[in-house]
Amino acid sequence: MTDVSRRDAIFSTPLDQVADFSFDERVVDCFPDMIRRSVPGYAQITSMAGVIAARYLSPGAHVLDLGCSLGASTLSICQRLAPEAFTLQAIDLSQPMVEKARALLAQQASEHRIEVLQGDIRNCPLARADMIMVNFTLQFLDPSERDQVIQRLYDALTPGGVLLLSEKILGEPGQESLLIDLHHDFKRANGYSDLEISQKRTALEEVMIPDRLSTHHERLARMGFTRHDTWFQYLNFASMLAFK
Ligand SMILES: C[S@@+](CC[C@H](N)C(=O)[O-])C[C@H]1O[C@@H](n2cnc3c(N)ncnc32)[C@H](O)[C@@H]1O
Ligand SMILES: O=C(O)C(=O)C[C@]1(C(=O)O)C=C[C@@H](O)C=C1
Repeated sequence: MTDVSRRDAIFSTPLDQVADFSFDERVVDCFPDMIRRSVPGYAQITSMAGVIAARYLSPGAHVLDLGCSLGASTLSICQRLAPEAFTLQAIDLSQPMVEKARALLAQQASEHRIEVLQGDIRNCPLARADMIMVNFTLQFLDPSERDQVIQRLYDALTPGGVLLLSEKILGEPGQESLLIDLHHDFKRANGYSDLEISQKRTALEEVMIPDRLSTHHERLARMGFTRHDTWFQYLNFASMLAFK
């Protein structure tokens, strides 16, 4: 995304009380910088979205980008597929995110048939889709709601349709602290201070509870996906492909 984003300094000064993390205007303003410096493999995963779409979609396909934020995954598909090849709906819960995504995609993918909608993936209407992307979004739902959402996505997919699911993950037993420590080193290497890392961790504690990769695969199997593979992992961030 070529948007010049403000540098993320949200947690850089000591806060009396750290509020729960939310995708409000302040986060939207610095989001590209925040996610690039926080999520190992973010650029690789989003750029592969277009490559994956080019492999699996046929002309006339419909795509859903759920929890689209500023539309990085959507834009990746627009860079790989011609405007007449597909239609796409990008959906996000955060109104400021939706407004900025609309403006950016109107600038950067004006020829493509994209609709950006505000909605909650737990209950918004989902059109029949040949590809669904849920990148770093399921992790923000209560763990008890995740089965039902993956079931909705399975139901919305056409036979043979593909789900691209990317998540922060909890390491398997015995591996948890290694991945967390290295992720904090990754953030430090990208210019975040110990204060920023620790205050953001507190802000995310109640609102982002990662599952193990094995839990994701068990859920995908339980909801009926015939094939599901991890195609990417970088520290405690992973991306899966699942086929109906
Ligand atoms: C880490 S960001 C996703 C990044 C994005 N997919 C990308 O690749 O750039 C998580 C997004 O999920 C959205 N979100 C959280 N809960 C949601 C829900 N229940 N329904 C729809 N969107 C949700 C947030 O507003 C936020 O924009
Ligand atoms: O796990 C963390 O510490 C993160 O900062 C991760 C994460 C994410 O995975 O979405 C959390 C919130 C922001 O959207 C950017 C990155």
